[in-house]
Amino acid sequence: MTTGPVVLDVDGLRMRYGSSDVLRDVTFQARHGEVLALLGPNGAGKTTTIEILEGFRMRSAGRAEVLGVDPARGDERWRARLGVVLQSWRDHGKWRVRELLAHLGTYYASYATGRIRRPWDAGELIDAVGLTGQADKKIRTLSGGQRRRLDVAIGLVGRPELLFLDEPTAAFDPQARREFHDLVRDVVSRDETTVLLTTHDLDEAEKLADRIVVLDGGRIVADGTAGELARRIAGEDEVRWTRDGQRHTHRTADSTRFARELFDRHGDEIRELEIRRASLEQTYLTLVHHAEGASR
Ligand SMILES: Nc1ncnc2c1ncn2[C@@H]1O[C@H](COP(=O)(O)OP(=O)(O)OP(=O)(O)O)[C@@H](O)[C@H]1O
Repeated sequence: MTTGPVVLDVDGLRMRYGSSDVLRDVTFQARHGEVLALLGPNGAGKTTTIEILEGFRMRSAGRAEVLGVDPARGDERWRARLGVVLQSWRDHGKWRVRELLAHLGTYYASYATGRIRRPWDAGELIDAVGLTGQADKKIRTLSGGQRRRLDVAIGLVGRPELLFLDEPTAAFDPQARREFHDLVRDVVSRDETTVLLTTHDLDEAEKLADRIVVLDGGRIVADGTAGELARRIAGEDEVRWTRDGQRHTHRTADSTRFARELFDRHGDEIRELEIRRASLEQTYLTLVHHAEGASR
């Protein structure tokens, strides 16, 4: 668990469009270096939340602090500490990859600090996001996946302390998705960047996020690690093993301890040990289903 300072602090956030509340009493925190995933069905309020925290939308009520600043009052210096990867934009087709990143980087130079060298050198950044072969290509000639890597590079060029990723891998093929996950993990571990991402991909949330916040109908219905959420709903893991040619199955809330005791007692006689945790998908569907039932 991350114990660094709080980077994102949201308390009682509310957003109202006309007479309908699309965010109600949303409260969560993220700490320095933490990757937080916002999960939820269509219309749950993920993009609205992220846009409020980026300073692009005014909230109706509640408190929000992003890197110690109210996003409604964030200035240029504050903005330079954030990285934003939007759901894809298609301008700049005539620019070459290296040119665009070098150009955008100049904006951040005056916000460098003793600790954070800004901007990220265009060549190094291009290598880091896996676009070395496309560095001198025009942006309009990039494939969809390469274009998305460029979007990520644009979000990273100022070496952000906090990175917002809104559905970063929508439309990625499995290989591009895997590479993107490696990239995010690299950036997070190298620069201790805090990340808030929205996704519909449960597998992605489980792989990337230290913590998952599930939004449904504008409310938080769960907040915890993938394991905690699964245990809260499913309660118990399933342990399976074979001994003397016989299959055994046991349900327990502490499968690690159970497995240790099993080996202490029977040693090498234990074969084909399997521990099945409730999948995040099952947990998620249960959570969202419960929340929908409750609001009816
Ligand atoms: N400008 C707006 N005016 C009125 N209602 C809006 C506006 N923007 C969003 N909404 C409504 O707010 C709710 C939350 O939308 P939001 O885009 O935050 O959801 P989301 O969780 O990001 O959904 P998705 O997964 O489909 O991207 C939806 O019911 C949407 O229709």
